[in-house]
Amino acid sequence: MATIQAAKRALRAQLKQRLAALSDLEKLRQSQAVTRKLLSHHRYQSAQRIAVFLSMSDEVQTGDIIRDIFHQGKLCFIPRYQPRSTHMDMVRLGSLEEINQLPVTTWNIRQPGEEDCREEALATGGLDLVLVPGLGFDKEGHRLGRGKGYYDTFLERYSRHLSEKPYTIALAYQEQICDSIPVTENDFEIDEIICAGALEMPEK
Ligand SMILES: Nc1nc2c(c(=O)[nH]1)N(C=O)[C@@H](CNc1ccc(C(=O)N[C@@H](CCC(=O)O)C(=O)O)cc1)CN2
Ligand SMILES: Nc1ncnc2c1ncn2[C@@H]1O[C@H](COP(=O)(O)OP(=O)(O)OP(=O)(O)O)[C@@H](O)[C@H]1O
Ligand SMILES: [Mg+2]
Repeated sequence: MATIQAAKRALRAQLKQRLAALSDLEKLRQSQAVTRKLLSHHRYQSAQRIAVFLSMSDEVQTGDIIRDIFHQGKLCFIPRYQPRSTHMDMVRLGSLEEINQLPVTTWNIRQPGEEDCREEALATGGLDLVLVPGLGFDKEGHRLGRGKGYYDTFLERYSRHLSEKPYTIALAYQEQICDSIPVTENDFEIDEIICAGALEMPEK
């Protein structure tokens, strides 16, 4: 167990370095390719309730995806995590314009404040699709996040409450695809990865 945590830590550091070396232009190019693939995906097209993250500078940029969600009249949910815990909710984002009004957390992520009363996806019918961030992914669907367990805990709670799992798609730069990711039994498996380049994932 301790060795898995150490291996995760080492891989996180390596992936952060690799991502820091990507130019803005390259990130834009890959983000556009990922967005295009996602928007033509049948899981996306049929989803009404979608959770998406507001991207940080080293993640696939989600702005155009969020714009499309509103254009298509789908419902948009975004993470609201509690610092110093593993708790995260997916709360309703009402419009594209709202994003710029959201406060920024100490980790420089926009999210509604604690006192801001919002519809929670888990309480109002769950999610058809969860778009998942992360630092690294492998072709088995294993994921390395930023090390706080927010998505693992959220998806675990989701299955406990709604007795099913939402479909999960990770959005990745090619540089985030690894040969293998060390995981524990707490780490959920992603159903699919969308990345700019070619990627073969075994059928689930
Ligand atoms: N865009 C986005 N939003 C998200 C996530 C994410 O991965 N991406 N999350 C997915 O979980 C949650 C936030 N989780 C996070 C966990 C760690 C760090 C982070 O920057 N950690 C510092 C180290 C901080 C420390 O150790 O105290 C770092 O990585 O340098 C950021 C977000 C919810 N919202
Ligand atoms: N299902 C769970 N229930 C409770 N705690 C969990 C669960 N999953 C993970 N954790 C806690 O979160 C910690 C960090 O987990 P892990 O290293 O897998 O983070 P991560 O998946 O990379 O992060 P994130 O999902 O926030 O991006 C674990 O050491 C564990 O304490
Ligand atoms: Mg994990």
